[in-house]
Parts: sequence; structure tokens; C-alpha cells
Amino acid sequence: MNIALLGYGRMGQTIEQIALKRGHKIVLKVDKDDKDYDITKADVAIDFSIPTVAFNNISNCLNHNVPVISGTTGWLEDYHKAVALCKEKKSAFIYASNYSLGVNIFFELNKTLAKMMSNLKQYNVSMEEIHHTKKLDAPSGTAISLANDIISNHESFDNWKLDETGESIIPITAKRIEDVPGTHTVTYESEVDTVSIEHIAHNRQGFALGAVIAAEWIIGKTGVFTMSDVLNIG
Ligand SMILES: NC(=O)C1=CN([C@@H]2O[C@H](COP(=O)(O)OP(=O)(O)OC[C@H]3O[C@@H](n4cnc5c(N)ncnc54)[C@H](OP(=O)(O)O)[C@@H]3O)[C@@H](O)[C@H]2O)C=CC1
Ligand SMILES: O=C(O)C1=N[C@H](C(=O)O)C[C@H](O)C1
Repeated sequence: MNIALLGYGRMGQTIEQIALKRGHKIVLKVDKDDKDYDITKADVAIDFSIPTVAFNNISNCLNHNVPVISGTTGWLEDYHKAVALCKEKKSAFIYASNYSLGVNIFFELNKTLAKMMSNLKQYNVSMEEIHHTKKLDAPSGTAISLANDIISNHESFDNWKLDETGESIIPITAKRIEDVPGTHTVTYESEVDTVSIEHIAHNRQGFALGAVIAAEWIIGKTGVFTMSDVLNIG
């Protein structure tokens, strides 16, 4: 498979290592100053760039009918436009806030726990995410996915906020500590006990492997998909 890497930072470089090991070829590496590149050289594009350019990168792929896997977080206000463009162009697109197998299992646990807690009003929910100090967005895309899944499965919550509490709000705390690849904790607390679930990434390999697997999976398909489709869970 000929892969274009849109963004060649920490994730782009980790994806390159894994893609090469799986027998793929990197035909394009696009970073900040690369403007006039030919995306059609690639069978598939993998975008791990920055929030302000992700939508442009994705649109460029969809407009040229190159399937695109995006892991960039912090651009979701434009997600609906990417979905509409993908349908219009009959192209293929996946966005996931987290491509690791472990986090996608964690997403399912979080939904199940939220359903179980829905009628137990004595428990208050909160969430914490910890990432490295170079991260541009807060809260993390993964924390937003977790919060939205609680909102869809728990009758007491209809919103999330960073560093704010209130009725029907899921409070999220974002901590930045050097070199932490990504830790997410969902906690339900009552007067008598605490129930919490946690995912700790030890490095970036899991995110990168998931993105390459998604790229392999999407070839030959048309439509907008999720990591649940790729992994066949949920
Ligand atoms: N979904 C998931 O599983 C995961 C998602 N992420 C997300 O992926 C994104 C990237 O993370 P990470 O690799 O750690 O970040 P980095 O900052 O290491 O990499 C981002 C890269 O994008 C480059 N870039 C800037 N402008 C453009 C442009 N116009 N086109 C293409 N690339 C550009 C940057 O170049 P320069 O430095 O020169 O500006 C940089 O090399 C983040 O949004 C992060 O939250 C991260 C891990 C897992
Ligand atoms: O920026 C990161 O590093 C990560 N970003 C993603 C997010 O915002 O959830 C996924 C992972 O936690 C690492």
C-alpha cells in the first residue's frame, strides 16, 4: 500500500516505522511548509497533523478521491463538513479520537458503566486526562469521546466542561506532564465508595498500529466509518 503521511511529527514518524514493518511504502510526507504536493500518488492518506490544518488536509484527500484516516484532535467543529464532502465525492474517511485497541475496548467499558450508573443518583461522575506538555488541545479528543458516550448512555448528564462543575455537567480535568503519552480515567464517586476505570498508554505504538490497520481496512471502501467498524466491536 502506498501511504501519504499528512503530519510527520511524533505520530507521523511512529506510523512510518509500523507501516514499513507491515510491508507498506511511504510515498509522501507532508509537514508545515509543504504546499503543492500530489496526493494522488497515494492509495491512502493518514493525517496526524495539527487542529488548524486537519480539515484542509482531509478535504484535499476527499476531493481527489484518496481515502483518508485522521487522528488529529481539536478540529471537530468541522467534522460534519468532512462527512458531507466524503458522501458527495463518494470517497472514504475515518476519524477516531484514539486508534488504539485498548482505548476502543475502554470506550465500550465506559458506555456499559454509564448505563449501569444511570439510575444510581448517589454517584457523581468526573474525568481526568493526562498528556505530555507539547499537546495543543485540551481536553483530549479521547476525553471528549468518553464524555459524549456517557451523555448518550446516562440520563443525568447533557454536557461536559473543562474545569467546571454543575448539575448535569461532566467535569473534565486536563493535566500536562512531560512525556506522558496519554492517560484517561473515568471516576464515579459516592459518599461510601469510588468506582473508576482507567486506560494508560505506555507509548505511541498502539495509536500508530491502529491507524495503519484502519488504513489497510479502508482500501476499496466508500463511506464514513469509525474504529468500531474497523475492529468490529461495539
Ligand atoms: N487519534 C489518535 O489515536 C491520536 C491522536 N493524536 C493527535 O494527533 C495529532 C498529532 O500528534 P503528534 O504527532 O503528537 O503532534 P506533533 O506536533 O508531533 O506533529 C504534528 C505535525 O504536523 C505538522 N504540521 C503543521 N502544519 C501542517 C500542515 N499544514 N500539514 C501537515 N502537517 C502539518 C507539524 O509540523 P511543525 O512541527 O513543523 O509545525 C508536526 O510535524 C494531535 O492532534 C494529537 O492530539 C495523537 C496520538 C494518538
Ligand atoms: O496528543 C496526543 O498525544 C494524544 N491525543 C489523542 C487525544 O487527544 O485523545 C489521543 C491520545 O490520547 C494521545
